[in-house]
Amino acid sequence: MADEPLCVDDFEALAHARVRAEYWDYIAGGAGSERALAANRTAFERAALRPRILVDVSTVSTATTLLGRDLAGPVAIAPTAYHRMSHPDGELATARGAADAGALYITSFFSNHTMEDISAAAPDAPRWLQLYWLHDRGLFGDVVERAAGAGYEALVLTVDTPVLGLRLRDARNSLSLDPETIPANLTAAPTLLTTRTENSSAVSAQAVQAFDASITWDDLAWLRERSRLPLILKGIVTAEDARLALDYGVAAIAVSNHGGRQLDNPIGALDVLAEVVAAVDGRCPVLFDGGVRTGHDVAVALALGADAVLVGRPVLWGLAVGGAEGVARVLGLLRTELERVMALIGRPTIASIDASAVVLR
Ligand SMILES: Cc1cc2nc3c(=O)[nH]c(=O)nc-3n(C[C@H](O)[C@H](O)[C@H](O)COP(=O)(O)O)c2cc1C
Ligand SMILES: CCCCCCC(=O)C(=O)O
Repeated sequence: MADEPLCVDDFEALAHARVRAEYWDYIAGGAGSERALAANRTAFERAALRPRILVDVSTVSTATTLLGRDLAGPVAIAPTAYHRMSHPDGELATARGAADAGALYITSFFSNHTMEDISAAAPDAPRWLQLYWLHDRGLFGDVVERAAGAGYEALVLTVDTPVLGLRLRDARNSLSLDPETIPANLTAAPTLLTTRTENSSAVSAQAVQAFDASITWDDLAWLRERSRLPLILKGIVTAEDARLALDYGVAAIAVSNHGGRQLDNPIGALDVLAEVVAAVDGRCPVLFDGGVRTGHDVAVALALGADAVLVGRPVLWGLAVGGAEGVARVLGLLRTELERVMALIGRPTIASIDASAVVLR
């Protein structure tokens, strides 16, 4: 078939043709002049893998473990909101695709299906729940308390979004949300569910209504009182904050600039990975996201010290192109590409992809 996708970028072109233009801009876009979005990709251009030869790579294994959970590979699904923008089956399809691929799925708080329904779509699969801290503590606490019972194995608090980044594409489009894209976990608070605004983005309006920008490190205790699930902080990009996170007892750290959607910075997420890894010094797992599009990129991030990587937009491309099957195919492509790269660099296990496997130019 002429348009059979052979790599993740092939999925992008196919998905673009299927997703409504305003929704596509929301998914594809970054903050401001989109420098961080571009930098996330160009950072990978400066990283080269260093192949070792005459190593037995007749068997290559991508298997790994994260917070005690065995996973088929080190590629997990980053939390992304509103999956029904990409496919009518939304997060239910994503959950099934992730389960088929044996991948961890970090479900966004702003999902179009409830966290319980998403769990029920693939009950035994590994799943974490991402959180945004809401003004409405009652509603927020309720979601947090429901997570363990609904089968989520960890909580991922996103800490780079006290306010939403300036998304110019969405503002120019006056992005509005169809009723099927309302955040299903928040239906108890209809005032948070703006779907249309004049000359601005409805997503931005929802964020203004929903997010509590006053929270600080000490508020983490409140979260811990409501759930015993391990806590991961997503959106750490400095050594200082990595050390503080360890002081506050986090189970893992996710290095991320939110796919270039928050601060309009000219530095890529990969450029700060080594700084955070050095500060963490093996005391907790470090996850990484931002611009990962190939098995080569995965290997680079692992060599720079990440324990696993997350992919955001590529999963939405797979979802748009083929629902659950598309999600599984994107994840499967990344895994088989990684296997090939591991053979080519003479590192047959995830643990063997160490700092000697990469050089930054
Ligand atoms: C459409 C979209 C929605 C997102 N929604 C969320 C979200 O709800 N929560 C969150 O923590 N991060 C969210 N993110 C950021 C991703 O979790 C992740 O950090 C980013 O997409 C990684 O970059 P990549 O898309 O280049 O892989 C979103 C990203 C995109 C593209
Ligand atoms: C109040 C709705 C906000 C959803 C934000 C989703 C997100 O993180 C993004 O980058 O977009």
